[in-house]
Amino acid sequence: MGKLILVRHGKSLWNVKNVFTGWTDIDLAPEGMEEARKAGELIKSNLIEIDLCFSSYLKRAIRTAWIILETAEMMHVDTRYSWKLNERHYGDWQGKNKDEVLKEVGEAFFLSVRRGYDTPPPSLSNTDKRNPEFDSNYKALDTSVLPLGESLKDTSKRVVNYFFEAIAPELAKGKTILIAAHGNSLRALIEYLEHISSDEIAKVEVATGVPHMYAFDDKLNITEHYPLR
Ligand SMILES: O=C(O)[C@@H](CO)OP(=O)(O)O
Repeated sequence: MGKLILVRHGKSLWNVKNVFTGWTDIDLAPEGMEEARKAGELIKSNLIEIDLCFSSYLKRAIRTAWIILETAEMMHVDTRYSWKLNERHYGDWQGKNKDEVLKEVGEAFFLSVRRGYDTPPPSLSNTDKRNPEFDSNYKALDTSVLPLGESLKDTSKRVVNYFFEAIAPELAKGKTILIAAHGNSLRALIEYLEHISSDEIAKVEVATGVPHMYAFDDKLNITEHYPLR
């Protein structure tokens, strides 16, 4: 079985401004680019040879993957992109300041959406200009798969589905795989891989720009996992 390296994109311009981002295609902040460079240096100094890379469709994850591969001198590595690795769709909260939303909706609802498992944020209406249907990046997809707001459970379905569809078969070939994705899409994958309960996943936070290595036995049970240093 191969190895998996999970990395959350470096800080984005909206992470810095404390704004809900979700599927909004916001780029890395300068400090996020620096975090990605450091992640690439760690891959290089740990003598890791990446065979295959995956990223979401969002530029903060894509740029993180590119900077890592460039810094690690592995720009030739085949990189595959999927919307199924995108951040959780944050519905009508996208573009809103997190502290202001907290004040508006109260702590209980805020936390049940933000770190709970099956509570979605308020949905976008079909006609909202933030509906991914109006984003040409998703024009090849059937509109019925495009979310207007997701719970972590919804995100988990598409992320785990993609893991088995595209990533696990490559791990089975013994490849070392880098996945550059997002706080919540990675929490969904980590919940599945580490068998974390839907209650416990509320406490899991994924740091920006820290590559986390996973090794497996031949049944895809984790044998070790640790952040690269
Ligand atoms: O805004 C978002 O899309 C996510 C990740 O930055 O936010 P949170 O960590 O609050 O789920």
